[in-house]
Amino acid sequence: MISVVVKVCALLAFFYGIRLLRRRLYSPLDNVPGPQRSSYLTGNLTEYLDPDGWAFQTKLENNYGRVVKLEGLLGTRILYVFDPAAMHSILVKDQDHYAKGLVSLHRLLWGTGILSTLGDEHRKFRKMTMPAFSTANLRRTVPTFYEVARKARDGLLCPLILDGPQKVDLNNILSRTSLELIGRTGIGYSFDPMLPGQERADRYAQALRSVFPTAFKFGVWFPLIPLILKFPFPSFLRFMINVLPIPTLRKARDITDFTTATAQKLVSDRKQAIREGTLDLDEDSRDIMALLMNSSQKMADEGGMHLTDEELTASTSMIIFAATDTTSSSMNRLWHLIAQYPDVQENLRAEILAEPETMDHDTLVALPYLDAVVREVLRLYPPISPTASRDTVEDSILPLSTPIIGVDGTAMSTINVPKGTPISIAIAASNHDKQIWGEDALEFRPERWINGKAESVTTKLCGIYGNTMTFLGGGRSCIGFKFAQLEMKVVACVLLRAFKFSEPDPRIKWRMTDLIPSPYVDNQPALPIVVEQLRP
Ligand code: HEM
Repeated sequence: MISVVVKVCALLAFFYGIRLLRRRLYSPLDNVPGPQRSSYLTGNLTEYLDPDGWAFQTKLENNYGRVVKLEGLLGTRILYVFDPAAMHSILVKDQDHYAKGLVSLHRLLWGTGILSTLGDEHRKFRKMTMPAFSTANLRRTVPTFYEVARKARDGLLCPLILDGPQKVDLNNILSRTSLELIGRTGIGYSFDPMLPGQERADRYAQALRSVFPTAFKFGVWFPLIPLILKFPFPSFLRFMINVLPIPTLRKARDITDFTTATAQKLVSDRKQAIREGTLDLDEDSRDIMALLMNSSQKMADEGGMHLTDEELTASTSMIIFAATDTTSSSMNRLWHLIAQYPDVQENLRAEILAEPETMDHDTLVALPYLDAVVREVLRLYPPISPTASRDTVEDSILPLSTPIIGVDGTAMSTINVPKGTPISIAIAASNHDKQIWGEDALEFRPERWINGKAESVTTKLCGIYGNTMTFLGGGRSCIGFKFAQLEMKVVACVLLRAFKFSEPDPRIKWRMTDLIPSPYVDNQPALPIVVEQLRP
């Protein structure tokens, strides 16, 4: 009997192996043009993931069609996509065929929540989280945005320029401001007193910032994470991490233990305050965590689904994580550009000075030039850049808006995508596409946004924000996109009233580290810009 089982298993393994080999050797994707791989082992990944690989990105944007074939590990085919119809199919129409990438990584890092789930489970988290980002709630957030932005002005910037104009590292100030903004409005937690010389080395802030850089040290092992999660004895895995002599693995363990414990404490403190009657969720729900608790409680009261404490903890950490580096990157871009374009800076300041010093939400979002500048920054330099990833979960047919010419010289208006193909939604390439944005697509020109609509655009994309793909589109688009813009706008209004920004250091280099670009000087994060106080 045993020998029959062994034979059947051997036969199955043989056919599976042949199938795998065939898939490796022949694929319908081979007719899609793309760059030569630089090594069989890592394909194009070295150039693609290079933090300074801007030239390779430009080559992908310009030298092929709107779908490009790249090679990953051991000959895996990856599709790099910015064709409008293909993106619509992946993100909207056939979104269940294409699962969000890195979901298992998020599950391993944080637990079960909006970033780490798929299908109906994800829809539950999204439904629960959306009300926290409604316009009504954003309106209530504006005073906290102002409070933090003024602290950045008075506590961080003013003391540095008391003796006249100075070159200041704005990256430090803007990153601290972004974190404090999401800390206060997300979880009612202050990471930073924002006072001169008192940069508190908040352990929670440091842990949140180091999660992805640490995890990415294991990037090549990511494909194994789904298997690890299926392993039936988590305590054995834990034991292995404890005994294996791999310091980075232990560091990752300590970081996630700490972020989880801190988020758990924040949640349990809130619950205790509700029990003791010092917090009324209906009256005091001003931050995202309280709003999440509120919407979960309401759904539970109506007999529907609700979030467990673990899910609430994981969701809180995920939202803070999703908000922090993205907004910090876009704020840094905004200030780099403001310093590079004095005319834009003057026009913006004139618009802001014509309004009261403190504006409400509706006045802020209606300022046309400020809106145009923010849109143009987010179009030209999307913070999740260059791409967002998807995994093809069933054999699919990708429609194309514009046919591409295959390697064999024939025109292809659809592409057969085999199950298992990794897809890169090329956010930056789409935002730079000359067929959509015109010949000046690569220029920083806020004036292109008339009445919130880009003048040249005729092709309708599935992106949720101004025809750009910056926040993606469909059922997994960014839920914080209005929140992010509002933050940028409030900080711009407060700082441009008080200071003039000029002479950005010519050594500033943007690097794509851990998926999100940030400014560096001599390999250190920095954005040195001359800041001068304006007379009131
Ligand atoms: C300029 C700043 C931001 C950019 C460019 C950005 C961009 C994105 C993108 C591209 C995605 C989709 C990723 C994917 O599916 O692969 C996403 C998802 C998400 N973003 Fe943002 N984001 C920003 C700020 C924020 C903020 C401020 C918050 C919250 C306060 C936030 C919360 C989220 C969440 C929770 C998701 C997951 C949505 C889901 O899977 O259903 N983001 N973001």
